[in-house]
Amino acid sequence: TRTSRPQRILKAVQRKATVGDPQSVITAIDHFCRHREWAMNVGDEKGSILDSVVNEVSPVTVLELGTYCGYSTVRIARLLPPGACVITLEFNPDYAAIARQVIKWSGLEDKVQLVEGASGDWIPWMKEHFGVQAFDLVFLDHWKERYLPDTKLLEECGLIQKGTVLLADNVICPGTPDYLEYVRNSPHYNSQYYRSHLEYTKAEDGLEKSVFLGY
Ligand SMILES: O=C(NC/C=C/[C@H]1O[C@@H](n2cnc(C(F)(F)F)c2)[C@H](O)[C@@H]1O)c1cc([N+](=O)[O-])cc(O)c1O
Ligand SMILES: [Mg+2]
Repeated sequence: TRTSRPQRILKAVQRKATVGDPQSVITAIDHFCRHREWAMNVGDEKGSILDSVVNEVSPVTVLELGTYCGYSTVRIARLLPPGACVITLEFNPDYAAIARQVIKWSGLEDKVQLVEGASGDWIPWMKEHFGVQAFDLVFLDHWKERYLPDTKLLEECGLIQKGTVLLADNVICPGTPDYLEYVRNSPHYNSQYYRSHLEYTKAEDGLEKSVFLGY
């Protein structure tokens, strides 16, 4: 049977990127998705905004919801100092297997903990299992209807504390209306919208950055 899109993305990385060079992995995926086959990576334009937020927060522990092929995992991990790490959650085992190889090709496996499973199953165990006190940065890029329930679950589990930054992809396209309404109207968050474009297209999309202010 035909290869999957993630498998074709991995092939593009193995053909065009240099082992141990995260930027070449990012460039290879962006080139493939812009010129060969669109895929739901955060992309280069929104990716630059992601980079600037990571650099501003200088996080020690990052949670990424939605690994897919590992493109944003590599973007985040390449900016982390020694001792910092990103825990990335992926539900689909086939996507996870591809992402592991992309992350390995970039040479960043020591900064990444890829966890397979559902957010509802894993978030309650994060403290105990990974020794996480609270996340400094959470990048939401998984199923759009899960952004709000998972944010509330992270709050309930004490994984979001004063100063934690939530950065959400696709708040316009495909859109996350209930999440947006929540973080923009809650007195516990200070939110701002970074206007951009849907990856590899001219359609509008953007990232919403929300800083938790404490209770
Ligand atoms: O649907 C989109 N993204 C959904 C992304 C979903 C990805 O998140 C994983 N996941 C599910 N639960 C978890 C966790 F973490 F909870 F366990 C992780 C899924 O298996 C999938 O790999 C999307 C769509 C468009 N678009 O233009 O249609 C553009 C985009 O940038 C997008 O992100
Ligand atoms: Mg996305």
